[in-house]
Amino acid sequence: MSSAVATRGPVRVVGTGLLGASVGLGLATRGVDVVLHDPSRTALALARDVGAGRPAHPDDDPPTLVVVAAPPDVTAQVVRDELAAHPGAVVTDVASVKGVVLDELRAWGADLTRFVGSHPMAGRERSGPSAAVPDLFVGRPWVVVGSGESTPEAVLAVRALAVDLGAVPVTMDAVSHDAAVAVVSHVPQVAASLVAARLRTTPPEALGLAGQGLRDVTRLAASDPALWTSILAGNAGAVRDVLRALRGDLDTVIDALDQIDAAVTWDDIELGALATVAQVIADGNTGVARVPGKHGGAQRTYEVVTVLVPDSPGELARLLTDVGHAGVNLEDLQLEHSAGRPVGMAAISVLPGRSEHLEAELTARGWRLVS
Ligand SMILES: NC(=O)C1=CN([C@@H]2O[C@H](COP(=O)(O)OP(=O)(O)OC[C@H]3O[C@@H](n4cnc5c(N)ncnc54)[C@H](O)[C@@H]3O)[C@@H](O)[C@H]2O)C=CC1
Ligand SMILES: O=C(O)C(=O)Cc1ccc(O)cc1
Repeated sequence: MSSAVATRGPVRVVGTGLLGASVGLGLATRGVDVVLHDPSRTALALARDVGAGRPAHPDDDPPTLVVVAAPPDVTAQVVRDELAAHPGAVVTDVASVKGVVLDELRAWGADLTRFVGSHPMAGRERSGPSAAVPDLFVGRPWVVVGSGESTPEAVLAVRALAVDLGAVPVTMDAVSHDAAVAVVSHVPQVAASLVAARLRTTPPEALGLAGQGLRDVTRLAASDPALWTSILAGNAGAVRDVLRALRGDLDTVIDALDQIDAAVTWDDIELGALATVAQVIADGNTGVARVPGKHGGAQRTYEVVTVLVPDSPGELARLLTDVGHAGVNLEDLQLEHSAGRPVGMAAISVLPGRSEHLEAELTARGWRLVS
């Protein structure tokens, strides 16, 4: 099986949480020998148990590649120690921030010829090895950040790692990377956390009205506070710049709403206030249309068929079987539970032109559709 991949073992994974164990699992699944290390004995044993590799042993062959998957605030230290301990190995890290790691290594005089930073743009809200999945990186961008002194062989080894795990390598420098992730990953995390934090004191009856919109906007709010503090601290300047711009936008909306709120009738509303609000929503339309599809391609527009699903065992499976019988490919599926009601809603995305046929087939098989 290992002949299908370019990466040659042993690969040493240091930090066997979500990312490290997913890298290990992905490589081990493809037949690569993976050696694991983590200062937490629980994380190490769990990573071994999920099939991410085997614990390091003093008699092991030296690693060809070391993947550091520790929290950002210790990454530079760990990379420095791994470069020193394994003089024949290429060392990469997967931290979500790249500039601070490189700056620290440079300040310490580490051997940057064998170091190539990287950042797989894939993750989950859950941490730890038990959340690891071998296909976490499939179809996702994997940013490869040379140190400026990295040898071409070292860069190639890290690009090969990304490709072997099903990811798409993207070359960037550290500054551009940090500016990019500030806007596409780090500020969305802060925004999700801030919106979700408003819910701490929201009465249960109000929360009961929540729909998919709130879930979509707050999904990231379940992330690990310690990890994200380390990420945000490691990219503080770039994140602050985007947040400042966002604060300006927020002030614009607040001012417009202030004017609207102060008006007694619609005719009293100050000229331009409604247009300002409309522009905010329209600008959002423009922005969201620019987000590429899940696997990096152009965003596709799907038609959505929404079906009521009784909240009892086997009903969802029966629905999916019926979709299959209708001969329609399911492009995406979202489930929504209605609070306190024995019914859920399944929003089935299909290619344009297929929804009418699917609706007819599902209705004929007794399903209730939501129009
Ligand atoms: N969680 C995510 O969605 C993503 C995270 N990353 C990056 O991956 C790295 C790891 O994150 P996760 O796996 O999510 O965190 P995690 O909390 O699941 O795992 C981190 C692991 O590092 C270990 N560790 C702590 N100090 C260490 C040290 N000094 N030496 C070696 N290991 C040490 C911990 O014991 C733990 O097992 C972080 O740098 C993060 O920025 C990158 C892409 C996505
Ligand atoms: O779940 C998502 O949408 C993510 O964006 C996950 C993620 C979290 C941290 C990263 O550094 C990269 C990706």
